[in-house]
Amino acid sequence: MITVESLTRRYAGFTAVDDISFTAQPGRVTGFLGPNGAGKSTTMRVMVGLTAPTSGTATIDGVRFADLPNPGLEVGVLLDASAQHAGRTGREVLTTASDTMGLPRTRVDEMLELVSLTPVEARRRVRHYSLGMRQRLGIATALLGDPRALILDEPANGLDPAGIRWMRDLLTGFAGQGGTVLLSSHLLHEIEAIADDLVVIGRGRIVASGTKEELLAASGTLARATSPRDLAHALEQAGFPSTLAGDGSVRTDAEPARVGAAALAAGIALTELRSADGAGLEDMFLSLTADTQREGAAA
Ligand SMILES: Nc1ncnc2c1ncn2[C@@H]1O[C@H](COP(=O)(O)OP(=O)(O)OP(=O)(O)O)[C@@H](O)[C@H]1O
Repeated sequence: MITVESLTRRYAGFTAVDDISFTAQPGRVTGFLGPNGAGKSTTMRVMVGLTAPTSGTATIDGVRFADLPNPGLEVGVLLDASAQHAGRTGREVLTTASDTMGLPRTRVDEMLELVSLTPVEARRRVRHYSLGMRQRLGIATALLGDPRALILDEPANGLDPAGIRWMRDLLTGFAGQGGTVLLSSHLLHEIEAIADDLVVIGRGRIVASGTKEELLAASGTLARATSPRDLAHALEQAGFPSTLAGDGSVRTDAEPARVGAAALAAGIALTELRSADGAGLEDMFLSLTADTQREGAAA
């Protein structure tokens, strides 16, 4: 588990991160969202010991990163893929990291294969890598020590659609095996597809956190029927992913007319059908961070 407690970071009178607390739980993917300059990277840099906190703590399974004897075995980190040693080949980057962690060299080949960097590409210097190739190499480095937690800043940046799908499956699989994943992304649809939990930050403060379902509960279409379970099943069958809310309503992103048609086709009488406020993560993000957005987006 990654735990951030009362974390503050100031720069010469400017508060970049202002007394924030949250956790990223094992077995779950936690999405870390916020507008430009909100404090995401600063928080992640504190987590991995690259920036000292002004006050508060960030720990991985109760231990500060700086106090981990062999951190790569505990937590995989990808903060800035373009910061990798440009003069080294991809293979050299991984071999050096592997030697530092005391791992067998066979691990390097396993990781190259995992991230689909070919032997020819692995012999190329990193300065000649595309952004997507750097991200793949960064992921390979993060996973090298078979860690229990991953801290990834914009990992999908520069990946092509197949690469994004691959990354999504990889991280979901990692969490499925009990790992802890904290990732930031500006790609809200990507976060919506992958995250179990969300932490939203604006101007250095947490503006919302919770499960994705909780935070999105006010979005999309709301429908009710005598048996919410049957309704949810019928919607799933019709190809509309839906969630059963705690109040017995069924929420889905599909438009009300399509929900009505699907219910009719399944012989289910609706007792309520209406648009819920908002429309998914993008609306939620913009409304939560409206007064922290540079563009002053209205809620
Ligand atoms: N070393 C530093 N000195 C002064 N200010 C800094 C420093 N590092 C970050 N900041 C400021 O702290 C704030 C938060 O920056 P941070 O990089 O954490 O934001 P972010 O949420 O990651 O943004 P983005 O989405 O644009 O990457 C910004 O206003 C930034 O200018």
